[in-house]
Amino acid sequence: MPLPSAWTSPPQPTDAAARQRALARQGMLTKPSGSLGRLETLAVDLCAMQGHDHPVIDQVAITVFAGDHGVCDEGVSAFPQAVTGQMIANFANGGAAISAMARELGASLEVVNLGTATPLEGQLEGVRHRPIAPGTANLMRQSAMTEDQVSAALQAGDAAAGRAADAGAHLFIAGDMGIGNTTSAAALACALLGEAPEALVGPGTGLDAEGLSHKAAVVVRALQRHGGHRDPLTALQSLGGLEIAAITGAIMGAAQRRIPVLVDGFIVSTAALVAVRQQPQVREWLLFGHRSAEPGHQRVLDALEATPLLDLGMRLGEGSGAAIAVPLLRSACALHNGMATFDDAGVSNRA
Ligand SMILES: O=C(O)c1ccc[n+]([C@@H]2O[C@H](COP(=O)([O-])O)[C@@H](O)[C@H]2O)c1
Ligand SMILES: Cc1cc2nc[nH]c2cc1C
Repeated sequence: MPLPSAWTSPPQPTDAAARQRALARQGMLTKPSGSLGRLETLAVDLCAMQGHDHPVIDQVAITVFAGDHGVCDEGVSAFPQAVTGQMIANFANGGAAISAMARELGASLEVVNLGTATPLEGQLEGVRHRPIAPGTANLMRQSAMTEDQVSAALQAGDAAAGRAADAGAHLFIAGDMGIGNTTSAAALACALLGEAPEALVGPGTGLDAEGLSHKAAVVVRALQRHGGHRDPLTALQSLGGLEIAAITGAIMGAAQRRIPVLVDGFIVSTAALVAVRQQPQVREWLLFGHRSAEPGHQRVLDALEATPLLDLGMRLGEGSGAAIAVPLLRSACALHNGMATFDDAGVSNRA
């Protein structure tokens, strides 16, 4: 299967003229310059990404990508692997955190199932089944994916970005669901950043200290086996996950289609790092929702030169930390579009 075009060619830059107009408008609104803090830069960034003077975040498209991880055989998660499939059913039944947030935001929510270790039962509404494999291979012992599997996962993500574009989405959020995926994300980030596993491995769903040191040892062995692959595609194939690769494809596909992306926690940020390492211009299309409590997230954010909007101690995944930040983006738009200028309001601007 070929790689998506967004993998091989860069996205367009954001609109520099719209950015300049937005900056000028921010300087004319009835407030001391800079007094709305990061809401000002958010509005300016959205104008540049959306290429016009009135940014909007009405239509939000959320896709949760799910897949299982062979490295669970090494006992790296506090939860059993069956939870991945069970949570897919919970998304379909509207009971997950991201389900509640999608309703709250009036956002669309779809789930892409890239392959679970346990068979799924029954009709699951809103779930697109694109099984590539019943989970990845155990990355501590072999390559997590074949070349064909990683391409197929990137394509599945790109297709989700295509659906978001067709639906007229103003913003794209990718979420992840995959027991064991903090091990995969940590190994992948270590390979790309040249960091030691102790710096990036964390408790995930809730490992204790003993579990944490075992998980770090698993990542050490995985990196010994696969080497410090700095090449994004090789690193993704050997250490990533089906859902992580799909998220990378979705982020790159959204940027290629000029849709702003609001990045979630540790796993989605690691997928974004792969995307930016492959096509650095993707970075211009990314906003960051929250800082995850998973300790490795900060290293990944540093590498992406990103300061997330929120820090609420969340570590759920599913896109939940991005969804929670959407009201801030909407506030930034309302202020930018709705405030009067000094001239309009007859308010004096400076002494
Ligand atoms: O997004 C995060 O920052 C995050 C941090 C810790 C855990 N998670 C979620 O928890 C699952 C992975 O945790 P684990 O311990 O099984 O590797 C997976 O479904 C993720 O969505 C997510
Ligand atoms: C219950 C549960 C829900 C999740 N959502 C994302 N990752 C998750 C992991 C677990 C264990």
